[in-house]
Amino acid sequence: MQIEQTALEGVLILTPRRFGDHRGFFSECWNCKVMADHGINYDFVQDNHSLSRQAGTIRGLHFQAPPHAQAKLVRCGRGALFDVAVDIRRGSPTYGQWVGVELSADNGRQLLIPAGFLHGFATRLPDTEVIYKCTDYYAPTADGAVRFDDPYIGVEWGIDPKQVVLSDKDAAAPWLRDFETPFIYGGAT
Ligand SMILES: Cc1cn([C@H]2C[C@H](O)[C@@H](COP(=O)(O)OP(=O)(O)O[C@H]3O[C@@H](C)C(=O)[C@@H](O)[C@H]3O)O2)c(=O)[nH]c1=O
Repeated sequence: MQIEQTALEGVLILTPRRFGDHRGFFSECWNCKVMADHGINYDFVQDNHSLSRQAGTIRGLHFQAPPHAQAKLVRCGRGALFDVAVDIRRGSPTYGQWVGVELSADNGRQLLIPAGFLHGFATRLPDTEVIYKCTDYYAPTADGAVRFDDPYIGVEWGIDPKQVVLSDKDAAAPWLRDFETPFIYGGAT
């Protein structure tokens, strides 16, 4: 597994080794023991899979509040996406900053996003499938979202905002400044 640190501490790009042969390839996307040897410890309990029909679909920016906060390991099963993490831990030296990584079925990259970060993605190709592991179960009462085009955060999605496909929930999401973040830097999640 190739492990790369991004500009946000704890947000990592994990690229598994692919064993190719005449059939295609095999790769281990997550191995608790191997990752623990690198000091990376997460107990994933739920796997999610979404399909977005149109390129330019944005899902996000989402979080689950403590005590149901989720770390996520995100990868692409088909197509391609731009995956984004935003630090919303109050008191963090990188509060409000974001990183974005191109994940595709071809490049096999995965983005590891700790709790305390917003997560969202924009699909780059039609029929893009996103598969991700989470460290806590879905808890609708703890579900939260921030507008994808929040000017304070300023994610550069690489899409004309007028062309974006959004859920009704995401279209109605608040700006970051209009709610109190439930995460504290160094606090419990
Ligand atoms: C997230 C989630 C949704 N659902 C249901 C609720 C709803 O009826 C339907 C669609 O939910 P949403 O519109 O919230 O799905 P979506 O917009 O794809 O939400 C996801 O976006 C990405 C960016 C994330 O990081 C995820 O954690 C999650 O928030 O699926 C579950 O049953 N379990 C889950 O874990």
